[in-house]
Amino acid sequence: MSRVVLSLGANLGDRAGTLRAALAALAEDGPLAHSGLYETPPWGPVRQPPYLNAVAVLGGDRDARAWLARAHELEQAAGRTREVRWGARTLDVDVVTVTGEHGEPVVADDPELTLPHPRAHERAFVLVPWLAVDADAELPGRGRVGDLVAALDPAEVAAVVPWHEG
Ligand SMILES: Nc1ncnc2c1ncn2[C@@H]1O[C@H](COP(=O)(O)OP(=O)(O)OP(=O)(O)O)[C@@H](O)[C@H]1O
Ligand SMILES: Nc1nc2c(c(=O)[nH]1)N=C(CO)CN2
Repeated sequence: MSRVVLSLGANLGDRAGTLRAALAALAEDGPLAHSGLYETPPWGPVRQPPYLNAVAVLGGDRDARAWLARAHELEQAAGRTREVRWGARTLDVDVVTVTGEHGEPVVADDPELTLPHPRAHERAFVLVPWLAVDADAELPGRGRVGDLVAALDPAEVAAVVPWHEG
């Protein structure tokens, strides 16, 4: 049994519908806790529309590679094709961190799967929803998620806004 933290983002098409469908599919894999949806300004160098983001925490029998494969499966189900790095997409699912049976973090330095995710600690769109799901969350090697959020630019944190339909 492993535990995985996934970051989900969408900024093309029916963003909320896409995220809800992905979360519903993940709920079929095993026990799931997830954040609400947050609207977030695009991170990175590419000009693009705002994202909806969410974080899911779930358990299951998969190892880290199998969680990455599951993430890619969900992206493909949402009609995602590979595009420019950090560019717009119907669905992006990143593996933030995986912990093993005894709570030990999986650490990997492979470009195909780097764990914990090398940019998660600086992304308000990951940390704020994650903290909402798990107030005691810890990002291995980086510290408590609450402390990481406190260390971000307050304007970036404030820009991660709970999203409501309508
Ligand atoms: N922890 C990880 N989670 C997801 N993908 C990863 C991870 N580590 C490495 N990768 C690799 O990164 C590749 C590119 O992924 P993707 O296109 O989603 O990147 P991105 O979302 O644009 O950038 P970022 O990783 O900064 O969010 C994937 O094919 C995958 O093999
Ligand atoms: N706010 C936000 N910005 C992003 C996101 C994302 O999920 N949310 N994903 C990206 C893909 O690399 C690039 N930029």
